[in-house]
Amino acid sequence: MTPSFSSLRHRFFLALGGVLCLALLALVLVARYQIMPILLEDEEQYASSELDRVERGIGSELNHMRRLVEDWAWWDDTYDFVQGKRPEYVDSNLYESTLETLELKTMIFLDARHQPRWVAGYDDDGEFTSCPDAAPPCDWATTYIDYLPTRLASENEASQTWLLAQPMLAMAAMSGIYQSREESPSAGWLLMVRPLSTPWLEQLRDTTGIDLNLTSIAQGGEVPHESLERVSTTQMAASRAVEAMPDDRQIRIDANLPRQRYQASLETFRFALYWTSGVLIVTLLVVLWLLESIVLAPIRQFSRYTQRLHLDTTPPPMPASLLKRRDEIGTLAQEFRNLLEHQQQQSALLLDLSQHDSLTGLANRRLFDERLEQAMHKAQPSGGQVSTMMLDIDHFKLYNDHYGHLAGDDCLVALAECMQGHLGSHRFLAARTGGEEFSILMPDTSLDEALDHARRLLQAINALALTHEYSPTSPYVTVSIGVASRADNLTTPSDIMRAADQAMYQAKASGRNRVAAYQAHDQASPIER
Ligand SMILES: Nc1nc2c(ncn2[C@@H]2O[C@H](COP(=O)(O)OP(=O)(O)OP(=O)(O)O)[C@@H](O)[C@H]2O)c(=O)[nH]1
Repeated sequence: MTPSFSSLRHRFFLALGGVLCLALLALVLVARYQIMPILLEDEEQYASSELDRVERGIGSELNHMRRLVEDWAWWDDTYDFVQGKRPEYVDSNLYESTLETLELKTMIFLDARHQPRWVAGYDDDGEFTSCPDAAPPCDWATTYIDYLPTRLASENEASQTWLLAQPMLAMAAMSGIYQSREESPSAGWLLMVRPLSTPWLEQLRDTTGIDLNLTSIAQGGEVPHESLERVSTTQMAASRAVEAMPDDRQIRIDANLPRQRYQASLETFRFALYWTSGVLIVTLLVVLWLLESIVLAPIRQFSRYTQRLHLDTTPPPMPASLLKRRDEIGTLAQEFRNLLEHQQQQSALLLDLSQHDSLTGLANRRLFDERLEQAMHKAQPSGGQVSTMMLDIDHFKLYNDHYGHLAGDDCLVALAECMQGHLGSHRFLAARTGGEEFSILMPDTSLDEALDHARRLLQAINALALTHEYSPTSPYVTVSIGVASRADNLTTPSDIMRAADQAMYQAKASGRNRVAAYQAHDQASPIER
């Protein structure tokens, strides 16, 4: 029996299980080192594009500011005002509701020499002040005026915008003041500042749809230009620093972004992974099943059959399911069956040769002794009857000498056929137990019955009338027969055969061509012919 752990089924199961584990491990590694980085990179690009949208929203607001400041700066009244010609300009235009309507913190007019011509706006306490220069109560305006030389030096355009990180988060727009109808040199500069107020921020959140915040930070700090922190599986915090004035500060955009896109991709990927794993497992199970049903089960059946050959005395028939197959296993089964049949035939032939005399076809001594042993053994407990005959050809040497050995063989065959003809039908076993000596086993036969059979056999041999003109006994071939039966003093096979032998020699001694029976406590007694 093949140990289960080293059976083909077990080994295939282990091998395919190993392949499955390796495949699943490969899937996990691909997911971990190939797919996940792509998903995270995609998420970073998404965050960056969302910050771009916020920047574009701020840029759009700066463009509005640019148009507003140009609208005012390219107005002839403003042109005249900065040149000191229209004193009523202040009362007509620069009152509090104008700044309120335009959502401005301040409007600062400069002349061509960059000197303040007029300042209107809210101070740090939120009080509206309007002055011809940046002296108190409008000294709060110096902070904004101080930014201007830098902007004027770095930009050559007629108008420009920028973000302010100090003293408050704000948008600033500045334009040169020109005549509206004809080209003229700039008469001065107009600066407008609009705070990035809470309502404005709310509006930006609404238009972009992004939960964002703006803060002023010091430039060159530890905060990188752009960063992304994954706060939870559903939220991430993206931030980007954008340029602002003064130069040592920046405005940081903080956006709380949902991770839906990543979650959806992850879900899709997991779905594909589970399906791939499932298909892989099912495929391997199907392969195992096919292997089991097509190869392993028939091989196991074949193996069980060969094992039964050793156990059963009569070989069982080869399973028909194996013989019916048209594949290699079927061929193997058919060839094995043919080989087995051939081997059985050879064994039967060898057995026959080992148990029979090749000349006469009668049983040989070996088979005779075996059957005698069985018969004696069977008769032993019940005291059953067993008789034997020993038969020897009279003067056979003379026969051989005169007729030749081949004729002697023919004589032996003729006598064997005669014995078989007369005794074979009685379940008796006739054997050639010596050169010209024969023995007959007669189970369940008494001495009298045996003597009767011997007598009739003797007559039958005489009736053959095989010429033996050199025999001193008769002109024909004759035999002497000794008969013995199982008795109290004849209990073993050798006992009974020794007794039959003695009776046969008694028959010879008494003149040959006769039957003699072995008598206990007496020598064998001759029986008349
Ligand atoms: N042709 C032939 N002769 C055999 C065979 N086996 C034994 N013999 C011969 O049988 C003869 C037996 O002779 P003996 O034992 O001297 O006995 P006998 O001549 O038969 O004389 P008694 O037995 O005393 O009657 C021998 O000549 C053997 O050669 C055989 O297979 N074929």
